[in-house]
Amino acid sequence: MDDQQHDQQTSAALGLSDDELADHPTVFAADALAGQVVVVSGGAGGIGRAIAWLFARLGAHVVVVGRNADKLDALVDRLGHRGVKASAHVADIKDADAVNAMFDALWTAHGRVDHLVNSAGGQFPQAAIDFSIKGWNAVINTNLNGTWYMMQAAAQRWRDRKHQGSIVNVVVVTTHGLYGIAHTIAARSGVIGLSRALAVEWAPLNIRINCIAPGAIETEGWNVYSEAARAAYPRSNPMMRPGTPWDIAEAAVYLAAPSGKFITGETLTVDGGGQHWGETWTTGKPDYFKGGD
Ligand SMILES: CCC/C=C/C(=O)SCCNC(=O)CCNC(=O)[C@H](O)C(C)(C)COP(=O)([O-])OP(=O)([O-])OC[C@H]1O[C@@H](n2cnc3c(N)ncnc32)[C@H](O)[C@@H]1OP(=O)([O-])[O-]
Ligand SMILES: NC(=O)C1=CN([C@@H]2O[C@H](COP(=O)(O)OP(=O)(O)OC[C@H]3O[C@@H](n4cnc5c(N)ncnc54)[C@H](OP(=O)(O)O)[C@@H]3O)[C@@H](O)[C@H]2O)C=CC1
Repeated sequence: MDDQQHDQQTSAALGLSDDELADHPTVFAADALAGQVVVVSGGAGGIGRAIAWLFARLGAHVVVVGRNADKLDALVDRLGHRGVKASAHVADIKDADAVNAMFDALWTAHGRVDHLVNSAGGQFPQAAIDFSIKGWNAVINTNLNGTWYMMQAAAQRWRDRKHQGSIVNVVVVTTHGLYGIAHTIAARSGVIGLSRALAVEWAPLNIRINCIAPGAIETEGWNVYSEAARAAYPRSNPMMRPGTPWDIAEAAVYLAAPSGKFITGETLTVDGGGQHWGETWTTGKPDYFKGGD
């Protein structure tokens, strides 16, 4: 099934299945990442799962990270059945001690870590004026603090071992066009700014840091939004369709692999042109903005 057909498919399941990810065509060479180790947080989520499949299919050992052992184990099982290398590690990225213990365990098990992809994240749609302190903190702790703990833990071990590394952070489009999730715009703007600063500070350590800002990418993560809000997402860009997790996976490999060796501190927007035209209201569009719609 090609992406166009997939976009037209009406199915209760959102995004790409493991069977589809196992066989999806890719532009990258089969052994492009042979012998490397990649850590993918949110690796059992919609986008993280596509990233895990692609890195593993290119020869890397993929460590998928999340809070739900069953989801991670099921994915590792499916990857293993296709003959690619993967393992699971349960950790909450908000817990800095757990994150540090995980990186120590991974270096002991594999003797190397080459790439970190931070795809763990999320938010809930709500008018900002009604955010509770707990809700605000949950989104900032997950997306900004959690991502930072992962980045720092990876980088300290690369520094100590004089090992090069690359980090790809999956964020959201923060410039304009995405409304009803101001807490995540704040957190992800922090990650983008942090990545620019670290690109300079960590260049002497041979560590590159880049971000990917996806537009509307159909995944199970969309279930947190109302059916009415979701129905509008395909019309949030001039291509008038959602992207697929594979679009993000190929962008992640492009930035992490040697194809990205002269790119650091950059944010690659993969949104079908949505940042130039279009808007996404995760809470539904208020009447005030409807004008002549
Ligand atoms: C195209 C469109 C763009 C799409 C972009 C995407 O990213 S796609 C998808 C990407 N994927 C996702 O977005 C994944 C889904 N998202 C999530 O899992 C959460 O949004 C999370 C990231 C905050 C979870 O962090 P966590 O596990 O640390 O937190 P927790 O669950 O324990 O909640 C803590 C507190 O937050 C508050 N609060 C939470 N929900 C709501 C709500 N609906 N309403 C109001 N408030 C809410 C509440 O105060 C709650 O405490 P309480 O009152 O329960 O004691
Ligand atoms: N899909 C889209 O349209 C867009 C997505 N994004 C961003 O891309 C990233 C991936 O999104 P997507 O795959 O669609 O969403 P999913 O909800 O499918 O995946 C998110 C994953 O993050 C994991 N996760 C969440 N919190 C934590 C935590 N504290 N510690 C460890 N793991 C955690 C979840 O696993 P578990 O709950 O088991 O721990 C889940 O597998 C997110 O940051 C999202 O906000 C950005 C723009 C658009």
